[in-house]
Amino acid sequence: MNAIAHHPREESAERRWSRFKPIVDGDGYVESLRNRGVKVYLFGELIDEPVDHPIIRPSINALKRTYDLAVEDPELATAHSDLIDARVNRFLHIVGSPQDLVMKNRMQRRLGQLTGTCFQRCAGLDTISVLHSITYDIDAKHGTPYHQRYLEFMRHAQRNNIIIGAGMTDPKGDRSKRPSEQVDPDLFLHVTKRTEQGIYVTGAKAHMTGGLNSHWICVMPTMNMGPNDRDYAIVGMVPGDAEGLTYIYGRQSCDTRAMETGEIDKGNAKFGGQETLVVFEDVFIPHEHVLMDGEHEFAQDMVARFTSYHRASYVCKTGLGDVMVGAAAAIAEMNGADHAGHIKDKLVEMTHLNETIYSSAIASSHEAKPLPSGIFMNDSMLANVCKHNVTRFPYEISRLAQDLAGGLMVTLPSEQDFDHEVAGPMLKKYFQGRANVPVEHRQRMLRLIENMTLGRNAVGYLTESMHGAGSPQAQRIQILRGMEVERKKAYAEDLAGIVHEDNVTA
Ligand SMILES: Cc1cc2nc3c(=O)[nH]c(=O)nc-3n(C[C@H](O)[C@H](O)[C@H](O)COP(=O)(O)OP(=O)(O)OC[C@H]3O[C@@H](n4cnc5c(N)ncnc54)[C@H](O)[C@@H]3O)c2cc1C
Repeated sequence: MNAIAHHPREESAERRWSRFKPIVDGDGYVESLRNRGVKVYLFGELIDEPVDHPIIRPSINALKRTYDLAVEDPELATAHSDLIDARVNRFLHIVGSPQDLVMKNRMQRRLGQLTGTCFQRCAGLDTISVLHSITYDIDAKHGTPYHQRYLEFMRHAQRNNIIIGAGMTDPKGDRSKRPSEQVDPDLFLHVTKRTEQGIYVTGAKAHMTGGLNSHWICVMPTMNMGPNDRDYAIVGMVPGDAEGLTYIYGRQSCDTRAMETGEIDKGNAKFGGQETLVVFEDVFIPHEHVLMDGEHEFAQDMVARFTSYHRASYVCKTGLGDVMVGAAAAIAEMNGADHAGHIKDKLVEMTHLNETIYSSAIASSHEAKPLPSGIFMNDSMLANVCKHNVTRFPYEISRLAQDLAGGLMVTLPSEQDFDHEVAGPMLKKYFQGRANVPVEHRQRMLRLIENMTLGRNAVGYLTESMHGAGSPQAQRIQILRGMEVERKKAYAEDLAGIVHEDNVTA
């Protein structure tokens, strides 16, 4: 049984921070997750220590890589923070320039190449950027103290080098109804009680990437809110081990392969993603960690700014795309088909699609503009184009990788059969490709492609690309809003020599 460490529910902000000590590297990060006593269910059981669970550990390894990269390549993965006058992990850096955004994109691509999965830290990074400007704007209108609270939170966050998860998506119940119209009010996270010390919230956050692997969760509205939704217009910071939180771990395709002996059939034995349903039962948030409480008119702007940052963050998928291109080229070589013109052409097509995603993201960052709070936001139209490309191109890249892999990708027998005294020699004889390539290399490459297109990491490469940061229609709505069709009609009419009667002067 899990030894649940009970923190008092009404814990103060100061006491919450006192549980942390600065994390220096990846090993320190893994240690920081131990003995937290979080309540997590997986396969109908309460898990004793998530850090050591074979299904959970690869997702922790992916986040560990973000810490190790900061040590290995500080230019890429750290930045100077004026807030604490020190270098901080780039995932905790508040973007101060277009160049910061460009560097963020480069780091995201690099981490995609290194892990081949979702490394779970981008939504939190984009949340802290949004909160800088939103808290500033709310204070300017209402005279609230949110911005100073935010800056104080960020000082602690940067000094302790922690991970913040983004809890934006509510379960949402009936999609045709607003939060306050749902039959069950808990289908959107909301305030249940307000006291002198803080607020209590109940509800859930769905699909939370790296939820369990985060030290803090930021809860925030998932959509625009009306005057009746005031109790749902909430932003607050909650420690991942707060009293009243329950995590229920999301299954991933082929996840139980992580429980098998052997390594090859896992495809990517080291790294994986993670999504959890996080249930909040009267979870307390002290005022110091409340950054919006009822200012419903800012919810829409907050979501729009978050998606602007976050839709360009899907540039990370180009790192995974690089792995896919590499895997497809490698398997074609192992199969002895790499000389064929159509194979080269398919690799060119995959690369073209991948770089198209990259170009929209990086252009969005270069085109960033300052906000009143003093930080920069990337171009929203180009970010939406980037994410919309991401909802499609990884599927086509995967299709082409599967084309080059051949059918063996889905009919390959198990690693145990390869090790068997009778079946093993048969498999090694009949699955030999190019003569100088060990059969095991072919096996491993096929399993990697399977992993990324059908297995655990297809969550990160495909379905997250579809729905993460909003389903495709959400981008089309933003593109519609920003496409300025009247201005474009005027260009066309001008060249066509069309003069409208009401514009003709006598
Ligand atoms: C792998 C993964 C990781 C994620 N990580 C995070 C995370 O870290 N943090 C977080 O907050 N969220 C996260 N998300 C959630 C993500 O933002 C949502 O999945 C996305 O917003 C879509 O919401 P939904 O899944 O509830 O789908 P739905 O809202 O049910 O959408 C399904 C379909 O219905 C359509 N639809 C929905 N509502 C309407 C409507 N009112 N009218 C017309 N059509 C409608 C949509 O366009 C879509 O086609 C993640 C999602 C995935 C898949």
